[in-house]
Amino acid sequence: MKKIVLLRHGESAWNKENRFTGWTDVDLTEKGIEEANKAGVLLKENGFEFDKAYTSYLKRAVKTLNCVLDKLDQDWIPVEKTWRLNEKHYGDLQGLNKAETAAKYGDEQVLVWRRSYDVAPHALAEDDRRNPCFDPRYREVPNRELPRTESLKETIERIMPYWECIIFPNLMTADQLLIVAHGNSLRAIIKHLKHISDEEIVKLNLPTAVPYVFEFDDDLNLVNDYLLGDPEEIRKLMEAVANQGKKK
Ligand SMILES: O=C(O)[C@H](O)COP(=O)(O)O
Repeated sequence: MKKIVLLRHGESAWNKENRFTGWTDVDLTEKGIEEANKAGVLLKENGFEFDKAYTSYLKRAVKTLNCVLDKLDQDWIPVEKTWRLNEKHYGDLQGLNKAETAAKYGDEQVLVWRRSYDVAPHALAEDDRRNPCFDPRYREVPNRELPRTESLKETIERIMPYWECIIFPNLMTADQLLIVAHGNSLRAIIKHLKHISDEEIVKLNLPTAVPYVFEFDDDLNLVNDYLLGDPEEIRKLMEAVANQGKKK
């Protein structure tokens, strides 16, 4: 059975402070490092051996991947980083506290910004210093492709060329691939893999550092998928992520 494991990074400083993060490059907290190490141990205990790994240009994902590979004693495997696996760009919400934003605009509006398929938050102004076009790490990306905000739909559109041309074809020769990315960039991939409808995808909340395993037959048809860990604990973690966007 061929496998792709999707892993959201461990807790970041802005997860802890409950702030919209998007393309802001914040670090892992101590707890986030622990979560990442725990995910690595869990993958090892379950016998995973990856052929290759993919991650974003954001340090919370890169550092999570490094912790996982360390625990697997697989630091040596090829790793490819791409801006296309970055988090959904959260536009001018970036930096704002999610519960305070819900208190100001209402839980419903925040749910639309966080989880809807095709509604994006307001864009950053073009001259905002946080516009990715000012960040040297994106200099190889044509300006017209760099977002100043994104809906999930737009996130899917920028991930899919990389998924279709690079990651998925690799599964023809590789047996196990690991992708360490972000809550919404992974929701984009999961929506595609499981053909989740635009309405249903609103309900999917990914907890930090819980491995999500996708199994494929030799013809690369998806045959099974499951989260690794205690189902009740995972259910509570998912619920807590959903509640981050509600007023206190
Ligand atoms: O960018 C963020 O704020 C997080 O990575 C995901 O946040 P969300 O769960 O509010 O979409």
